[in-house]
Amino acid sequence: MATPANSQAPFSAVHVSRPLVIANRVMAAVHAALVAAVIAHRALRLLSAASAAMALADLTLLFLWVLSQSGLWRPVSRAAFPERLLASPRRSSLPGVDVLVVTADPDKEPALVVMNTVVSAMALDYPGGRLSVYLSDDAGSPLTLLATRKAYAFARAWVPFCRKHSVQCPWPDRYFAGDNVHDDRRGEAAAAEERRRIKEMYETFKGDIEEASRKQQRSWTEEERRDHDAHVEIIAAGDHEQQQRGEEEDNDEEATMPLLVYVSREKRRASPHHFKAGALNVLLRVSSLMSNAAYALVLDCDMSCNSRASALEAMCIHLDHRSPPAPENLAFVQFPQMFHNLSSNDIYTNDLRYIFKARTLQSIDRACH
Ligand SMILES: O=c1ccn([C@@H]2O[C@H](COP(=O)(O)OP(=O)(O)O[C@H]3O[C@H](CO)[C@@H](O)[C@H](O)[C@H]3O)[C@@H](O)[C@H]2O)c(=O)[nH]1
Ligand SMILES: [Mn+2]
Repeated sequence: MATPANSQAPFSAVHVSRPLVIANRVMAAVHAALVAAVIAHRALRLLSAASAAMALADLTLLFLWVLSQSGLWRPVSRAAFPERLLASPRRSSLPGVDVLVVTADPDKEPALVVMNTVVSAMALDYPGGRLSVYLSDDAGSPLTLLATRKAYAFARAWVPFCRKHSVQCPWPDRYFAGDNVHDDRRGEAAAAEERRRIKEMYETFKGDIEEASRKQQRSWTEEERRDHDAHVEIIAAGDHEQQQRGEEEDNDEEATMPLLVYVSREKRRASPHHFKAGALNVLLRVSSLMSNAAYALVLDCDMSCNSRASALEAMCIHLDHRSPPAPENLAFVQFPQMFHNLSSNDIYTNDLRYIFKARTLQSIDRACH
């Protein structure tokens, strides 16, 4: 039962650190004064070509420095409180979420990677009846369809396991690699036994997909990839309908599996298909006829969810009754991507050490799921 105190409490909070604001702005002022001195020095010597080149270089650095101040001028930290949302009356009217996953090429995008993304989205901490996952396969590959069916079978064990043990990282490959300290529950004997069993299922699932990939390489042609009919399949459709009925009867959200739909749009050599945008258009059309959720989460095929809390945390911000986000307070943010499969010898700092380790971008840390 929601207590009055709980239903009053905001679902999210924004904190501005005053000392950090002052320190950053003093630093910015000192830096700006020094840069102004350098620019003035260059301006006085602009007569020689060499100094003009140096002035241009300094102006470029100045521009980059000004851009870098955007995250430092008013550093904020955000917190979301899903437990408050779940304890409030809004729990019963959570909006639906449609996860749209796009894949295009089973050679460059291995089926196992794509299925990890699909399964991780299905295991998000969100009521199963209000979460749907749609996979667009632009290649129309039988391998991806087969892998999707197998992914659903694995998810039938994986999703309840994540719910029961409050797993934080729902991305199976990463979870079983054991590099997520929050999910290290090896101390609990019963959980460890179950974990071992699910890991075995994952290994079987992985083996099946790898074997199917090897066979597929012999039978699948480039022509079929570019020219094929449409195919839409609700994976385990009967299963889902049965669950929906059960849900209406006992409202047992915990036991409900998310909907999983495979979509391969029609492709013809002569017609432009508009790549990812075209695929998303078709997914929006198909999903609007099925779950028609108010929110859509778009994932490239290799963008697995690494936090089960992300969907509910996002809802905390969207549904906050104290500060409902007015359209002018919402923004589209292109957040730097975080990679998990880089070589430790990478010399190009593709793991973006400067952004994620040296200077933590506090103001948009919530975007980093
Ligand atoms: O005809 C196509 C081509 C691509 N895709 C999918 O679109 C996604 C992105 O394409 P990709 O070639 O992987 O682009 P990247 O350069 O790796 O990704 C970056 O650049 C993309 C194109 O701007 C953005 O969509 C991504 O969000 C961004 O991560 C992938 O899942 C593809 O499978 C399709 O579904 N159909
Ligand atoms: Mn990509």
